[in-house]
Amino acid sequence: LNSDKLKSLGCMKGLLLLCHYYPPCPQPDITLGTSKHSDNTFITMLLQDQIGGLQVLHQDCWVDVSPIPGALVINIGDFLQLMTNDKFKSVEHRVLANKAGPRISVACFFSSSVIPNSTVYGPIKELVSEENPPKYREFTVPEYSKGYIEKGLDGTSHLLNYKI
Ligand SMILES: O=C(O)CCC(=O)C(=O)O
Ligand SMILES: [Fe+2]
Repeated sequence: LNSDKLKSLGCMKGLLLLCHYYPPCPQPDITLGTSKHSDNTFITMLLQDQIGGLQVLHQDCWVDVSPIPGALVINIGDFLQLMTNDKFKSVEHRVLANKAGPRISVACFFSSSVIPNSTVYGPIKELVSEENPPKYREFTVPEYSKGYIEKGLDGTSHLLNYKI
């Protein structure tokens, strides 16, 4: 692929910034800060404070993403998984609740869903072939965003709606 391919497809156009405040939780053993999901973005950049609680699902096990001062967490989102025809995989993650104190995180979502347009997206043509046929159907951003919002964070993957 040309190095500007994803940019030329408009993947970097929309940027949504979400600040999360998780209050201290009296019963963290029966509570979650954020339930299991993968982001519907292209890429997510996340800054978390020192409290911890972010976990990623790796080989069916939850693994702590321990805070490192000054470090950003970069997550691949569903949109990039779909466009790369599963070459890059989005990561399922969640945030545990904690008693220790409030937790703050800032997520930057690169997502064209914030700039609705009529462009048709799907697996990038150069990445599919007869041996590696498209695994996903084409879609428009408004359709994709609407489906994600309607589904909610129910623990299932939004990508299933686009599987061929
Ligand atoms: O608070 C965090 O560390 C993660 C938040 C998150 O997963 C999200 O906003 O999609
Ligand atoms: Fe997330």
